[in-house]
Amino acid sequence: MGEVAVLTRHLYKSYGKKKTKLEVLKDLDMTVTRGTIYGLLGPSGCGKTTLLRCIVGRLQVDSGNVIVLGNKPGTRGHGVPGSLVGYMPQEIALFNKMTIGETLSYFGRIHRMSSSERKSRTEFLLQFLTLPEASRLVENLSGGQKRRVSLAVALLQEPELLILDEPTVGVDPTLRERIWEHLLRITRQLNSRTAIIITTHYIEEARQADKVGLMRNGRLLAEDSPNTLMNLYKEDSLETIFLKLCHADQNTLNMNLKDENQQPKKPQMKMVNSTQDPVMETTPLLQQRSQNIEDYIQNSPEKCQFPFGLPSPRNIFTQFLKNITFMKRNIGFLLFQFILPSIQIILFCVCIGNAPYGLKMAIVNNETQGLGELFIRELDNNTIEKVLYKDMNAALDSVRHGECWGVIGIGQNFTQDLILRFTNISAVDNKTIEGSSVQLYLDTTNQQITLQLQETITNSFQVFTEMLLKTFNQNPNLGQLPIKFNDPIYGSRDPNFRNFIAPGIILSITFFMATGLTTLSFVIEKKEGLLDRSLTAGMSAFEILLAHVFTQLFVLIVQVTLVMVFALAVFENH
Ligand SMILES: Nc1ncnc2c1ncn2[C@@H]1O[C@H](COP(=O)(O)OP(=O)(O)OP(=O)(O)O)[C@@H](O)[C@H]1O
Repeated sequence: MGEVAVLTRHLYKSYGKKKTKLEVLKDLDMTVTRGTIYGLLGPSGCGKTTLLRCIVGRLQVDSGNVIVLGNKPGTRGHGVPGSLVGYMPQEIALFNKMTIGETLSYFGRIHRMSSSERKSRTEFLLQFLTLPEASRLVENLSGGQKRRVSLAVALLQEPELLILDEPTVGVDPTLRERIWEHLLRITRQLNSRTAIIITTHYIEEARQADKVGLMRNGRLLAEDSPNTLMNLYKEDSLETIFLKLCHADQNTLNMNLKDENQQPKKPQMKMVNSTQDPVMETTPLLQQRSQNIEDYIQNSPEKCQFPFGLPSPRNIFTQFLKNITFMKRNIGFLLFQFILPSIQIILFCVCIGNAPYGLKMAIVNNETQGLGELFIRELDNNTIEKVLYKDMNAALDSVRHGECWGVIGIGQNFTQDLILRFTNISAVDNKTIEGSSVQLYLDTTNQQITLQLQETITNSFQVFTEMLLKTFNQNPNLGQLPIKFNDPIYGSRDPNFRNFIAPGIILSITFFMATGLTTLSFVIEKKEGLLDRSLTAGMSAFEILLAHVFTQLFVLIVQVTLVMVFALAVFENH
């Protein structure tokens, strides 16, 4: 037997936990040799893709061993996932907004291929897979063409292990034959070390493989060369053999189920190969099983460029270029990204940032004549819209019904008490103080409006007292509070809500947009299988994240500049 490329032993993999746990791979043993094609056959849902994802290191196994190209997948510096493996997933998993050339270039860069290598491989693959010109956008290709581009990505760096999940679906028979010819050529080359694992629904297609693994319910029922299996089962079709094995497997399971009711027992259907009698399906498994798994670990990982797992600038740059290409091709979306924060800041300045005005206040003046009237006239007409009421109860009801923000009440003896308060301090009692005060009843549910009303009414009263003192030939400044507000150290004498809140609004709009867009991009890439493909090619999640940070930084600079122009120049926030 040749050198082992992929070896799995007692492999278990399940999805979910507890009640929803689904065991997909059960005690699976598989051996793929270098320089051969391995056809992995089985019905839909039997676990082929799960097995392939375990092999490329994209899924952690529950238990058991996987050795790929001499080491465990995911070992630092091993190259699996990475350039040693070319993986074509079942879904298209391509960037729709990139051209064929850009797609191959993107993956070529991740695989550290020089620009001339990338160019010559692209030319070869375009011709070999009869693809249209490199400048064609992936989104404008037919389904079959997209699958071929996906295959080209897997073949790009001529990897030592090629994993193709249903590469011939939707491909015409002529091209299917050429793909097989190419795969055979790769493995038949002198001293070829390339191993190919291919899954297909066309069972007879797999006759060309050097070895086939027939899989059912997460286990391999048989693993051998197609000819040997056909001789062994005396059948001339792999499909018939597979059906036979499925029936036998089902019978064994049914028998075990019956036995289980009497005494618990593990399923006994065992894998067969040419060394075994197909009728005696309970014969021992392949001899390699007994060999120590550590014997298969031959590759000491290559020296890493970044031994502590530091992100590679090259990968970040490659991902950054991809993001920029994506933005370039979605110019409408890009403009929307640039403009949206500016639109939001304009709306904020126009609708929210201004000081409240036109606030309805119920006014109840119980004086027929006097200073109360004068005070009401002094109230700022811009901020306060006066609604006159005769009765205090009706005024209070208007606030309760949400028609007014509050009530300003002037008592019957307001003028008399106020004059006494200013002119004969020693004669002032609490009743006089109460009578000379303007009564306020506010709806304080909106803090901003409450503060605004309090400030407006206090200022109006200040102006009113100054005027009163002037009338009595007194120094108007006597009416001021004995607190002097000097020039502020920071800010202005008249601070406003808009200036205070604007920086927070700008930051939160741009920050949330950047976070939202990065998340959206991750979700889309994950959903379309692109993230998985980039990770299998050797990119790390951290590198992808960093590239998004840099891309968003560029977007942020434009967004913040535009927002600043509107906030500072147009609306004069400081
Ligand atoms: N992420 C997942 N979470 C939960 N269940 C999953 C997940 N991925 C696959 N499965 C389930 O595991 C089982 C095996 O799926 P898998 O994709 O490996 O099958 P397959 O043999 O490749 O099928 P097909 O030939 O149709 O692609 C299926 O029942 C599937 O529903």
